[in-house]
Amino acid sequence: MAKLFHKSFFSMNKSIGIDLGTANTLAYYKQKEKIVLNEPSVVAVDRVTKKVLAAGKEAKEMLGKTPDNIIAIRPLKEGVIADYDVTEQMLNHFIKKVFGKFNIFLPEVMICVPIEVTGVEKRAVLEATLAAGVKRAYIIEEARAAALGAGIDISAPEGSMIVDIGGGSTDIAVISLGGTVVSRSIRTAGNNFDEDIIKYVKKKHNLLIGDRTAEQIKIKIGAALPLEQEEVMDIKGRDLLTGLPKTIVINSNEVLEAIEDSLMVIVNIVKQVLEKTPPELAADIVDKGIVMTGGGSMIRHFTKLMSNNTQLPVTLADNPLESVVLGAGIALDMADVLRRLEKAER
Ligand SMILES: Nc1ncnc2c1ncn2[C@@H]1O[C@H](COP(=O)(O)OP(=O)(O)OP(=O)(O)O)[C@@H](O)[C@H]1O
Repeated sequence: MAKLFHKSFFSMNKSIGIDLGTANTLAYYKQKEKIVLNEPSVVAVDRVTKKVLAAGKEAKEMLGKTPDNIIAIRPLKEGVIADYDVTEQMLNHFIKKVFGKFNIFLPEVMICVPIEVTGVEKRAVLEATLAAGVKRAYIIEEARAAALGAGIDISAPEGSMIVDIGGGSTDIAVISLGGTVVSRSIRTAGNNFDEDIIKYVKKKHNLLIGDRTAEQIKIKIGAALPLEQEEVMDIKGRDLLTGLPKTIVINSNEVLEAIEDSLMVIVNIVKQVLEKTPPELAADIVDKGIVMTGGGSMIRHFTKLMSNNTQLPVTLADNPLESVVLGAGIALDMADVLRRLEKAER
């Protein structure tokens, strides 16, 4: 009996790490030791009643295809909350999905934000999380979470550099002894490559394509350096001259030409962070190299482009799309040791 009580008592403890991303929201359930949610950060809302009709995958399917009375919204832009109410409802929907609708024991949550968000933006994330039905919420910067999730010992007395390229923001940090020593966050990341492709195809081929097509092009034939063997892809869109649907062929060199400037914006910011890094820590980075993570870093040969431009070894984390959420999960156990964690509770 005592044993039973013991077990059920501890099963009351529920804690999750959440990567509330511009593109995707992931949740890691600490007690189950696994990622239990991985859904696009999209919500479908009834235009009249403002009721949330669907969130995640189901809502993403509706993007660009909804009838007039339904709008599909991405409530985060460039890594921060753009629509507070919808973000809260989306989090509420996801938290219910993880814990069930009748959840008496409210969970504890570690949630991530980009490095340079303002105090107001951080507060908005904390409040939206609490309002979504949690007992206590902590905030950790994405870069520190990404480093933890990529297996870096961030409490070590040595410098590590992490470059986390998400959908809406890129966070670059040099971390030592658990704290961030030098950092930058910019709002150029994976989704900018999609926008670049849309603009390029419009200008060069007079073809209007949607966000999803642009993302598919980037993932399928995108590369940060010219490919040895050029790749091609058929793409469909609307011809701007005739107004009719049309298919064209695009090649990997054109995609590189389209995204090149945005890739170099990120590379140059990494160089600026390196220039500001104290010499002792810079020496560590020369030995250990830079770790890249986040979906935006998965473009082929991006690590090579970074390495060519910084003259440093650069590696891609094992699970680039999951590092942040895994790190948030690890950070739940380190809430007392990690410096500068903001928290809010009911
Ligand atoms: N195989 C791939 N190749 C290139 N880009 C990819 C690939 N897979 C995903 N992406 C891109 O990665 C981005 C999403 O990455 P991620 O899920 O790490 O970001 P996020 O956490 O949602 O965003 P943020 O951290 O900025 O809020 C999107 O732009 C997506 O198109």
